[in-house]
Amino acid sequence: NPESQESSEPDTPVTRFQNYLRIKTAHPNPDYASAVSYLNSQAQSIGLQSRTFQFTPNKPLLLLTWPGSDPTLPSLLLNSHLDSVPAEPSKWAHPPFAAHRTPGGDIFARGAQDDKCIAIQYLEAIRNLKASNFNPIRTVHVSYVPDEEIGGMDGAAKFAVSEEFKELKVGFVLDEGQANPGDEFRVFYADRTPWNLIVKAKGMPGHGSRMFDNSAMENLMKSIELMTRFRETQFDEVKAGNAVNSEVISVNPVYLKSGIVSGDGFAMNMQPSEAEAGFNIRIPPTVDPDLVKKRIAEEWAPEARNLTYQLIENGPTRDYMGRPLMTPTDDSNPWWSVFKQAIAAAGGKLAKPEILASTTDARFMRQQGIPTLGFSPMTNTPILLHEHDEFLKDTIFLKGIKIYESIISALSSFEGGTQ
Ligand code: MET
Ligand SMILES: [Zn+2]
Ligand SMILES: [Zn+2]
Repeated sequence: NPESQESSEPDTPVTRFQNYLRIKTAHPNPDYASAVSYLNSQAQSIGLQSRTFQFTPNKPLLLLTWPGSDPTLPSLLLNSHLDSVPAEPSKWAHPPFAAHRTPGGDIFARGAQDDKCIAIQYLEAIRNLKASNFNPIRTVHVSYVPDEEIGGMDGAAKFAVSEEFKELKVGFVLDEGQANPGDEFRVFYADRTPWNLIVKAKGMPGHGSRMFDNSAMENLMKSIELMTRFRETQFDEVKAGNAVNSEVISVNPVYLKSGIVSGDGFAMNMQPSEAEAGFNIRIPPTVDPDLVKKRIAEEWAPEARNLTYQLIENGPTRDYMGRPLMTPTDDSNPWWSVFKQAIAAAGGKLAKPEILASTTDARFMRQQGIPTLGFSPMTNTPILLHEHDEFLKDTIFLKGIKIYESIISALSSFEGGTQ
């Protein structure tokens, strides 16, 4: 009956994308079980092998496999993360977990760009290649990993060092990238390493009216002043056009904590004996991380000013040979030229390879010495990851599937130079 036909939702690449977007995988309580179960149902309809790992309890990692005809060749891994950052629904034009599509084709959802688009595009590209009777020579793996947005330590970090991973003999990885408002596809050969720095100050407490040296607040504010000055030197390089954002060290304060709580507020006539500040630091691979550590110890949080600090390094800055985590984008990397040609073959233009300003799970793969590129095929799209009103246009999403068809068929069928 035509009426029920109209009311039942069609099953298309776009509606499958919308259904995936509707699964609430935002922190702090990502519904990994539903996401994995949905992706598994898709894998089944395509005819992919499936395994679920629990490197950490209740944090599943889904691995789908399309076996190639020559399993002795290194395989191709397509990675995306299952989780998303939180969203504040009241600040969105459309609810962040409804995946509403406007008449113009914009699909609004948390995760539309970061990075649920590529999760479904990988599958749709493989579905189309299978339907056209394409057979890969190299094995193609697709991984869906938990916890990327909170550092990846219970997800990709454990996966990358596992026996299970070793057995995959991964030769090349594609992971998420970023949108481009212009019409070229961006590609990333490195990430910045994320550090969290917590600086704690102690000092003499005292009456709010007194002037004295070495209060906790004064000691902390001196650090903030020095870090702010350093931040300016870095930002000035960007403003002067000598570097882009991702090529300098960013140091941004993210919280301040002090004061003596009294009732609903603070005791305004007391100078506290403790004060604390948190900083998000991102280090480009071109910088020696030890120099930053020295600066922290000697300048930003020296004991002499009654300061202590805790530096949390979220992952590696170097591979096992001590080299910075950068994937070559030249002839020394045989995968690079195949990737580049595949984009061109699909009618796409590739931008100059960049360092990513933020951070992805790619760093764990690069640490293993595996060439890894960050790539999300979104051209003519504003950069909205982690922002309100994150969206992706349906036509851009569909074009991305074609791009991946070209990439996956090219990378899985070239035989040279990677033994
Ligand atoms: N992707 C997230 C970011 O760049 C988490 C990276 S690990 C702290 O902020
Ligand atoms: Zn992401
Ligand atoms: Zn993100």
